[in-house]
Amino acid sequence: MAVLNLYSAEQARTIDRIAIEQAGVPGILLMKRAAFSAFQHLRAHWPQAQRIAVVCGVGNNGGDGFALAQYATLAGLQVDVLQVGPTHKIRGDALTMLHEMADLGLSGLPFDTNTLAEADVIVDALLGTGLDRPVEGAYRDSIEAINASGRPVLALDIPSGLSADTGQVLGSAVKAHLTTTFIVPKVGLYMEQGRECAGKIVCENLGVPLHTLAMQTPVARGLRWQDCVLPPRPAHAHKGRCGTALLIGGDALAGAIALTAEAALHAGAGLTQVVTRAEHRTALLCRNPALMVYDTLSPDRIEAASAIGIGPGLGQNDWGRQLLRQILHRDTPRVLDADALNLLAQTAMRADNWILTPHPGEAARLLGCSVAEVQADRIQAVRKLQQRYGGVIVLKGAGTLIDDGEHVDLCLHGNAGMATGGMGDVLTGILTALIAQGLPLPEAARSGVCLHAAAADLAAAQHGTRGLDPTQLLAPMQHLLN
Ligand SMILES: NC(=O)C1=CN([C@@H]2O[C@H](COP(=O)(O)OP(=O)(O)OC[C@H]3O[C@@H](n4cnc5c(N)ncnc54)[C@H](O)[C@@H]3O)[C@@H](O)[C@H]2O)[C@H](O)CC1
Ligand SMILES: [K+]
Repeated sequence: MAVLNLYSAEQARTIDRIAIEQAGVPGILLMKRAAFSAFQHLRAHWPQAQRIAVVCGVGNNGGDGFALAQYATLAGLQVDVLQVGPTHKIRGDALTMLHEMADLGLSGLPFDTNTLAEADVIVDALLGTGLDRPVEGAYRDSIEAINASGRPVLALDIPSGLSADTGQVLGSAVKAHLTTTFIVPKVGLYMEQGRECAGKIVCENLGVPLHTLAMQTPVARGLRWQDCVLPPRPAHAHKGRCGTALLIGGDALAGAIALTAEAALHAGAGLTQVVTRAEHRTALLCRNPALMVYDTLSPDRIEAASAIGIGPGLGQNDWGRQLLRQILHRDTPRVLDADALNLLAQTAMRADNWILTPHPGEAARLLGCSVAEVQADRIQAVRKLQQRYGGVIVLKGAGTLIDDGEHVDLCLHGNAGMATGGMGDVLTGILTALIAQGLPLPEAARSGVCLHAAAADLAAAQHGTRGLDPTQLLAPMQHLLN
């Protein structure tokens, strides 16, 4: 499975340092290579650009900007360097670049919005992996002016104001059209607000030896649908060979479990059985006659299931509680979602043969913390969930995370249209169906999450993200599966 290794800011700094100290690559050379590669991408992306504004901070990200200003000047562009932060704070390689820039007759001018308005492209060299607190004052004003300018933006390494580790915006962050990140891709670019702030992402290795990278274990692996595994489906398969997906839920309302069941059916389960309240049976059968719908859960029915998905519309009353208790004491692989997770949060249970699929609110209840704490560091949160509950954890959100106890994987597909009710119900059905067809839980989680999000991207391309209906994922999902 070809994956995109993603690293933390600290790991990027360590790799920088090792490359400089042990691999003998001078820091100034890394900075020049960073600037040169970024300038090449600027020319490729905006070939008509004649005038650029380079907004520089006082750290090495600013140093990248000073170096890029030189390449642009030598290439004949008109370059305005706008300096944010006191010049006396500029040190080391960045100071060397500032002096070299002066040799070309270029100097940093005080930040002003008029210069931004006249630029064909703005280069964001304010802050990179050194961001260590929310931006405020001149930094915040500059970021907001860059965003308000409406001009195309190229971000160096990280859009300024974005956390390289969590994808959270610290105060305010640049919204770039293109981000050239250096040496290694940072995980924050691919999750939460990072996906919106970074725009298109290109990574430039700067010639850092691969064995230097190998010394760091990536904090997450970026997953694409095309890298995921599918359950085997022999040509002579019959329904019995494709597993029985048993879905349980629908106390007060049947909509959620109906979506789950239809998704399981379209994701290739051989048989799709539903246990729900008696009053919902007719509605479910009318929705799709291929569904086998029951109002009781017998031990035989559990025994016959290849995989169980429980939670959508389950409710937290005696009916739902009893059904959950019945399946938790069996060893059929299962997916717990929605109210099943809320009920689980009230127990001290832990297991290996389950996939839990919390959204941030359910994760907060499972961890006994606030949603803000979950979202502040989602990788930390998914790890804690996996250590506490075992099995495989799917922490849903922008850049859904999957932790199987070995790796944390990050789904690279998905869009804002998925933040609507019912999308989670569809995912539960997909996961249950993939397990029923024989995928081990970790593979089912990775493939199911990527299939779900890639289908949502196809649906959004066709219908737009606003008002995306979960049932609009079913056809593109089948397309991806065949
Ligand atoms: N040789 C190398 O290390 C290379 C680094 N690259 C570039 O360098 C940056 C990382 O540089 P660093 O100096 O560590 O950090 P920053 O430039 O991001 O700025 C840190 C600077 O800013 C101050 N600061 C932090 N947060 C804030 C804030 N919210 N408001 C104001 N000021 C803030 C902090 O105190 C420091 O003084 C990396 O991203 C690359 O762009 C090269 O690309 C490769 C070689
Ligand atoms: K930046």
